Amino acid sequence: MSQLTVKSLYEGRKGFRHDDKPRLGVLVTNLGTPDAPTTPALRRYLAEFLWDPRVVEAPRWLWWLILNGIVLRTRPAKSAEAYREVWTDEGSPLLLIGNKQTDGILKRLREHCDGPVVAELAMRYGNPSIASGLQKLRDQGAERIVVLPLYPQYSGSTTGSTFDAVADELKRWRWVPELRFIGQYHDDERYIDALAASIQEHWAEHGRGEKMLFSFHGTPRRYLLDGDPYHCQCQKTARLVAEKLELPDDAWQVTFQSLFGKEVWLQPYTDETVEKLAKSGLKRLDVICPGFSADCLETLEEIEGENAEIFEEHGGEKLSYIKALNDREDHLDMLAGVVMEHIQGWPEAGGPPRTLRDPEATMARARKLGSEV
Ligand SMILES: C=CC1=C(C)c2cc3[nH]c(cc4nc(cc5[nH]c(cc1n2)c(C)c5CCC(=O)O)C(CCC(=O)O)=C4C)c(C)c3C=C
Ligand SMILES: [Fe+2]
Ligand SMILES: [Fe+2]
Repeated sequence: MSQLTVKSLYEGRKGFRHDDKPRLGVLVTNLGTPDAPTTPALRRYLAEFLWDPRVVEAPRWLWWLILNGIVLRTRPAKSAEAYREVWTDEGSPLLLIGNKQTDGILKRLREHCDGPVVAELAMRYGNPSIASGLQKLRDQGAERIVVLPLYPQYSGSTTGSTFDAVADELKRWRWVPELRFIGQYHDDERYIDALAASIQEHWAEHGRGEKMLFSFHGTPRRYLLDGDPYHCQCQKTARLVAEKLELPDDAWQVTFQSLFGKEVWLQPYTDETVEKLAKSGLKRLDVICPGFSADCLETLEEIEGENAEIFEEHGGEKLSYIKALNDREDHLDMLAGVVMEHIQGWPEAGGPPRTLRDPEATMARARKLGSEV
């Protein structure tokens, strides 16, 4: 077929570009945020978020009645008020930080990858949506896509739900891209090092508290009993950081925040622990939230705002909140590193696949296993 015929045949064709080298696309995702700190925007956002069966695991008909009859009538106004406390002139902190994180990850990948790389930020709920992020990657020619949910600890309610949204979009595509999905990085040494470094820098600037709380977002306890690894991964992150900083056992504790509804959630609860510690005579308390890769409502309003007030109301002097890793260099280096490791074997990673990097060692291992390689 002549070039001319092929060209006219392709006119109006949707989807991947064929005029360039294939590209690696990175979809950086986080939970999401409302479009504005107003009651109608919160109603829209919460209606999408709380209708996700991964978030609220309850019989659909019953939850539909509760959600529409009670929650969406009362919660949006209350949440909007809380969001107004953290909203900036440029918008929601989670979204602003997410954009900086995506730019930083892309910059690093462009330095390290062979071949073109593109990246988009997407939110599981609200905007920019996961569907639009994937479409933007496709329109820029990404034939291989790696999804990086910015949740260090895996939970079905967050990471699992992100996978659902990716699959919901891709099942409508004719040509499904090659895909890698990053499930967690809760015990990655570089993540632990970045957390430890951020704590040490905080101490150098603000002084050291008598105790450190590692406060993670909660989930219903039922999810743990049904096999969700989230609770164990939170414990491991905190233990590794405590070990790195050589914190004595009585100088740190794991707690869970941001309860929702009437069910029992993962315990101990952050607010109750903060109150108890203040009442016990503790004066200076440090709190870090390692499960939040970016500062947001749940850290700024709930920990730095509400919990600091609880601490001071009950006799404490200072609750010192240690910021999320946000766009710290070591955080972005670590996230780009995690992506690089997940794309081993893809052309953009450069070099042969990891198992073939040292063919002799591979052969030796195979011989030891008695294989006939
Ligand atoms: C209803 C149940 C909820 C589960 C389960 C849940 C799990 C969960 N969430 C995060 C991270 C974030 N949650 C944020 C806000 C938020 N979370 C819930 C409810 C559940 N979360 C609600 C209703 C809200 C909205 C605010 C409110 O009305 O209180 C945020 C902040 C977003 C922002 O815009 O700043 C984050 C981040 C994790 C990690 C998690 C489970 C492990
Ligand atoms: Fe949440
Ligand atoms: Fe909250």
